[in-house]
Amino acid sequence: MNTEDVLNEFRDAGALREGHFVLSSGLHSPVFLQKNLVFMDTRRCERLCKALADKIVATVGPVDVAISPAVGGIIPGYETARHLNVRSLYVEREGGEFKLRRGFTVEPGEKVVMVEDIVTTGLSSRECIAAIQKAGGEVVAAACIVDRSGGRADVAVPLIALATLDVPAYPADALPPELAALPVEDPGSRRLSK
Ligand SMILES: O=P(O)(O)OC[C@H]1O[C@H](OP(=O)(O)OP(=O)(O)O)[C@H](O)[C@@H]1O
Ligand SMILES: O=C(O)c1cc(=O)[nH]c(=O)[nH]1
Ligand SMILES: [Mg+2]
Repeated sequence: MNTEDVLNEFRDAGALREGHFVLSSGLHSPVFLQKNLVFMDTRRCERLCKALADKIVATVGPVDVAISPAVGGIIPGYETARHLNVRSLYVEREGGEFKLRRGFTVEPGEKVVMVEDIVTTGLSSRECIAAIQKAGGEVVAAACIVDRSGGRADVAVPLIALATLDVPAYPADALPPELAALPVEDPGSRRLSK
């Protein structure tokens, strides 16, 4: 499955949104990939995650466990783990910091693939990887359905992306006027209060 095939899945799901969005990183963008509309279709999710699992194995060989950052990473993480035939765990924010909770554990030296939905700056991926390493896992690769950084996001381990896009994103104080004129949406979970 190549980038165009992945984009078509997002288009068919109505998940390729245009407007004015504030992203998890605080950057603003005229495009938002509403991945939940993709993952809600179990067959679509299966097609994408099977392709990602195949690409992970082809790139780094077998792994022991897949771990994702909540909330967006949970469904693709689970489905990718199913095709890898490994455990599916997730980290979630406790006091703002990603942690393994709910009885999830990683054995020392276990090979972990960190599975994300979307990578923009790689910040959430780096935070998730740090939490896994703190718990004792060896992160052999990161994987995502879409890397929208044009391949520039650095997560300090190999990043295996099913699709790579180069989507503009701007700091809040450097918005193009046509973007600044639109009302802003904040669709992610990072700034949700408990
Ligand atoms: O590469 P980054 O700049 O970190 O951006 C990508 C992250 O943003 C979204 O998560 P978000 O924090 O919006 O919450 P969600 O997982 O609940 O959608 C997405 O799920 C990625 O985790
Ligand atoms: O950077 C983000 O927060 C982000 C971008 C995007 O296109 N989709 C998403 O779910 N999050
Ligand atoms: Mg997320």
